[in-house]
Amino acid sequence: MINIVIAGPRGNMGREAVKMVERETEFKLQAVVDRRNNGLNMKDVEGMEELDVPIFEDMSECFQQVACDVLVDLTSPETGKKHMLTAFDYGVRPVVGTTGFTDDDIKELSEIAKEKELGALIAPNFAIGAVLLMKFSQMAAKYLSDIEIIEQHHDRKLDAPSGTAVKTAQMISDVREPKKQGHPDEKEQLSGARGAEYEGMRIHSVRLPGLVAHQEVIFGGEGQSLKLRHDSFNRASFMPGVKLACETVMNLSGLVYGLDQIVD
Ligand SMILES: NC(=O)C1=CN([C@@H]2O[C@H](COP(=O)(O)OP(=O)(O)OC[C@H]3O[C@@H](n4cnc5c(N)ncnc54)[C@H](O)[C@@H]3O)[C@@H](O)[C@H]2O)C=CC1
Ligand SMILES: O=C(O)C1=N[C@H](C(=O)O)C[C@H](O)C1
Repeated sequence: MINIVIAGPRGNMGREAVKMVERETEFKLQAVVDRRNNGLNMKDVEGMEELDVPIFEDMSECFQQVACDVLVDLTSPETGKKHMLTAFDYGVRPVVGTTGFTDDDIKELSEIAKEKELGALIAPNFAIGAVLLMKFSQMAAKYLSDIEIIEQHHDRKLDAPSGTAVKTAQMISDVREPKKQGHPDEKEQLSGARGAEYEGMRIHSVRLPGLVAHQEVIFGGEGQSLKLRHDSFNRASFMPGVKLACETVMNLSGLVYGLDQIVD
């Protein structure tokens, strides 16, 4: 039995994660950490009446009072990092879907996890299809090195570009030399028209109501184009990956960044 605490239980992802953990017999949801309702039970919260799970606003207090093996964090970048540090202090293994971490954050958190010999996992995207899209993009980039990434999300999203787009660009840059794309003399008539730049690749972020999470990676070559695309139509699409991460983190020592490291 893996004892789990979920941070951000009223969010889009948190709600789905609560359902998944409740459904899986190998998991036990011990508590949730929320921004409000401290001391209440989820039974007392509208729409969550079937759950007998305590709510804490303070993560340290939560870990002092309930047994926890894995913290699932689905909040915001600043909060996610604080929660990870607290989890490390209590010997709890974090599984983090929250996006917006900087390279420095990941480096710092990796060092702490290594020093404490504690498993930790940060996954910018838990959807298996999106992980495959990243892997296929890395494969294609060896042969077609002119690349533009177009990510599309709902308009409640805080970070841009998405964690998935950044991770995709990082994975591609492992096999691709940095190079400037487009015309050497190109000029933006409107600032931002060519999108963000990552080692010469371009990343474009679309935010519209009605969207969930979508990404296209376009490769251009002489007389040809390759388009790889993934769509998450709902948040349930992320849950098999969250489940896999909770199982896997129990056997890790140190921090793994990206589900691509454990899906082969
Ligand atoms: N890795 C993945 O596959 C996915 C990652 N995400 C990421 O997960 C995060 C959450 O996304 P959504 O659920 O769509 O956002 P959301 O805004 O619906 O939910 C975030 C929740 O976190 C809560 N929260 C914020 N600060 C908190 C604190 N200090 N303590 C406890 N709870 C706190 C908020 O009250 C809110 O309920 C974002 O960073 C998003 O980019 C989203 C979808 C998939
Ligand atoms: O905020 C979201 O919704 C998502 N965030 C993650 C990201 O930034 O890549 C994963 C997925 O795209 C949904």
